[in-house]
Amino acid sequence: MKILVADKVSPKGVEYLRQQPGLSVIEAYGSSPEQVLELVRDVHAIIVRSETKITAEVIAAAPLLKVVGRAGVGVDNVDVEAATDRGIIVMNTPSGNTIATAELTFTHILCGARPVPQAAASMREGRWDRKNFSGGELFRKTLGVVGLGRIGGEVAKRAQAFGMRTIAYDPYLAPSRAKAMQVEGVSLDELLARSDYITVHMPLTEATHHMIDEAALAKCKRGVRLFNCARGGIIKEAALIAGLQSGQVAAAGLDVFEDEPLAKDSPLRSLPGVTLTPHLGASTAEAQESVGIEVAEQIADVLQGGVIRNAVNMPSLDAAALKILGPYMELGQSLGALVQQLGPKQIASLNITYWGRVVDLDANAITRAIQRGFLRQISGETINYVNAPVALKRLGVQSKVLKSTDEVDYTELISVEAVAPDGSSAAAKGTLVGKTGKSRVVEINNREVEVEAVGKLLIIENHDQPGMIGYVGSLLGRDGVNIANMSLSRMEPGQTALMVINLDSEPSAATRAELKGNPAIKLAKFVQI
Ligand SMILES: NC(=O)c1ccc[n+]([C@@H]2O[C@H](COP(=O)([O-])OP(=O)(O)OC[C@H]3O[C@@H](n4cnc5c(N)ncnc54)[C@H](O)[C@@H]3O)[C@@H](O)[C@H]2O)c1
Ligand SMILES: O=C(O)[C@H](O)COP(=O)(O)O
Repeated sequence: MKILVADKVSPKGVEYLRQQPGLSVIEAYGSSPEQVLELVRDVHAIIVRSETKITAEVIAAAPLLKVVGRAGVGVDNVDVEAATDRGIIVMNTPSGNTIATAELTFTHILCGARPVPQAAASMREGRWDRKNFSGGELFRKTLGVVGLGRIGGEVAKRAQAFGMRTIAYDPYLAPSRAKAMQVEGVSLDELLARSDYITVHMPLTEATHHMIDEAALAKCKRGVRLFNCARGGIIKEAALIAGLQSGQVAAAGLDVFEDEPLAKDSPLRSLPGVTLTPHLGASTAEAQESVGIEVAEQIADVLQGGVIRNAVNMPSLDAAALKILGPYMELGQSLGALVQQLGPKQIASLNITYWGRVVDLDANAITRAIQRGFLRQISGETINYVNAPVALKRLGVQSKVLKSTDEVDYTELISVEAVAPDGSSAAAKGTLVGKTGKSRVVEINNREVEVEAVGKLLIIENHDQPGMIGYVGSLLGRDGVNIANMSLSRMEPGQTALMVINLDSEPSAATRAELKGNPAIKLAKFVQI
């Protein structure tokens, strides 16, 4: 299998891939978009940093592509939606460059307090100027961290060591996490009003784009100092330039820009009080070695059928998580496949409920396994854990997932229900049994059963009358179909009964037609799970 290394990563990572049996590597740095389209035609994996753009067009030109690996954090140069649609895993290496970027951010903060780059430049020019380069102290100043994730947290720690007060705005962070970092969680408006220094550390999203604009700057103290080593566009450049020109902003330190490379004539290049670096956050020997080796190992694992780590478009499962979740995923896939074959063809919603021990697990992977099982007959082999949720959405099917704390008869129970637009439905419940966690179907359409949730099943709803079991048994026998296990269920004698039979082989079309033609049989469905 072929791996394209499209941006320069650590040679140690490339060497690791070359040593893997069955994997070959092409290194092609600085290619034009047209060259990239050519290069990806027969590759199974692509490794990038932030330079090469993996657009929908590139993805469409790569029919064999299984995985895109980003040696770094931000995946905004990858069209994750287009990759997800095709079932392609997109993975990053989220923590390898955290320290490098936190340290660069802090370097910018220090340069925002003391004009070291400007003073150093004047020394190069042969001057000795002690008047124009005085600064301020970080001690007892307030640093506002917007986005208290990996990098934001490390920056806050360093600021505390300098005696700064640290406050943060991060709407997704549990207050206990901020408290553990001794950072005061505040609203964005409060952060803007109280901070002497503001540093942003979030991804660029619709919500964060131009988050620091003219209106936000107007809420800041006069002489605020701003830093962005996250993504260009979080701070609106036009507003920052105006703020620097008016004196509302005293200093700024930027590593990232709305358009990279930054235009040669950008006013940011010449404004005093501004320190710029050309997207160097992750550019340390240590960070590059770490992300280069990590991405190589992750890619090799995926291509060799191993665990998927750090995928941004599906839950990542390491070996330990897979050991726990694997049996539930198998059960979920079977229940999904069973309900799809049993129920209405067109459905409006797929409802999943978890009870018991399974409620405490990260159910995301189990949910995807159910969705994948459900779609297997509809979409075939192109469905995987990555694209199952979007494929369901595209079919107009709503996915509802509920974790219930109600008491049930089982230590763990999963229910899958497919509901048609007219309200008709099919449902199955399953659990795990024994030490090895074997999948069992314990309920079909609200009737208790007990069958193995694997292989070939014949599901029959019939009028509860004498001779039905014998009739079905001898019909299958005449067809040469062996019965492995049978489960019977009925509500009231003489009403409708349910037979679920594990078969060793598939009944012939003639046998199925005969079953369906029997007036005592309401439903006869052969299901493969
Ligand atoms: N300059 C560089 O070379 C460089 C290097 C590494 C990372 N980065 C960038 O730095 C940023 C942070 O990386 P990280 O590893 O710390 O990521 P992270 O995921 O650990 O942290 C991001 C934090 O932002 C928070 N957040 C998300 N939306 C928010 C919003 N609307 N308002 C406030 N907070 C919000 C999240 O809750 C999270 O805590 C990313 O954009 C990444 O691409 C840049
Ligand atoms: O998101 C990241 O990891 C940084 O922006 C680093 O980008 P780079 O790998 O191109 O230096």
